[in-house]
Amino acid sequence: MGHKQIPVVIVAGFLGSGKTTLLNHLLATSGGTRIGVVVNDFGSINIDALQVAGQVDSMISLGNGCLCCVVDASGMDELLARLARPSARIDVVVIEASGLAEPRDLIRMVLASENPRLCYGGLVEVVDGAEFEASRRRHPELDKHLRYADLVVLNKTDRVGDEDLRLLLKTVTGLSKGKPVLPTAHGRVDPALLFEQRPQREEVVRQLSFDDLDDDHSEHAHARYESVEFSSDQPLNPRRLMAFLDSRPAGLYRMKGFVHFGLRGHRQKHVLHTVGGFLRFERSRWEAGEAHRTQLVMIGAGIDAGAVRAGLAACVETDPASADPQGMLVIAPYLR
Ligand SMILES: Nc1nc2c(ncn2[C@@H]2O[C@H](COP(=O)(O)OP(=O)(O)OP(=O)(O)O)[C@@H](O)[C@H]2O)c(=O)[nH]1
Repeated sequence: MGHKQIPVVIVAGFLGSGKTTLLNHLLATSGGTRIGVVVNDFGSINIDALQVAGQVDSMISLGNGCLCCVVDASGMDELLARLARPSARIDVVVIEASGLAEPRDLIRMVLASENPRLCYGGLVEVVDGAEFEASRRRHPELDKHLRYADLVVLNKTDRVGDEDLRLLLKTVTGLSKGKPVLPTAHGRVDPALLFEQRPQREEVVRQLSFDDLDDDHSEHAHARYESVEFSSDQPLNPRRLMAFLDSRPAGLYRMKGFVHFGLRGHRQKHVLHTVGGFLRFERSRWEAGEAHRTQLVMIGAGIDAGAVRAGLAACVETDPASADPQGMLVIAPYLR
């Protein structure tokens, strides 16, 4: 029997650009292809892993820091070896990096793998079409990330006007030095593009050698970011939560997680996402046996963690029995 290597595809992109959405799309549309995933989240509650679980053939979840710093090359090799063990019959491994990871370091770790069953499958860089220009002003290093990409997914095109999209495509194509740029919405990318279009190993090594491959983690975006977690078994009051969200500090770029309102008619799990100024709730279902509780991760630069936690603690419903279901009306405009 021939020896078939398992490609390891890295999906990177700044906070909230749509990596988990893309991964879920791949998992839902990959047909018979068995996908093993490594899901890395910056916060200590791995919301991404919770959103991917249940759909995937094999998953390793790593929270509390960026993969580029929490594991070294041998740690990465161990993770990949666990996913690539023959009994798992995995066809492809997808690493979803945290939104603050340095893709170059991840590429280097995968290339350093000595596992003969694996090969590097390329870097897919997800770009948030709506936030990219603002994000790259704050993080000029995002421009460089595009250079390492083998495929750029220009996501959230539904939030960008035609003229802006045209300009954005020009900028992104220029920065990625001619790599394919795929405009899309909700990460709807044909899986065949990711699993078949993989570069030669030598080609990537050559690209990387142009750059100074130092190990200085202080230059990574996450060196300036911190995450704050909040959880509560008590329901949250929707009006107070909306007031908190309306006045969230500017440095708090990303919030994600699940909210438990527990009000009559609104007992579902509410998935919350904020990305920059974007705010969205989605109704979902609690799994059988899953505790109905709020779990949120906030990621930002220069935020006052104590004040953020206190602000959320003040949203906890003090009298759930007499809480007013009409309070959910303030959530409705943001509900998908
Ligand atoms: N309008 C719109 N929203 C999108 C699109 N893609 C993703 N989203 C939403 O953007 C938010 C963030 O998406 P995620 O897929 O969680 O982003 P992520 O890159 O995994 O986030 P981090 O892991 O925190 O960096 C969610 O509310 C998604 O539903 C899109 O193409 N259009």
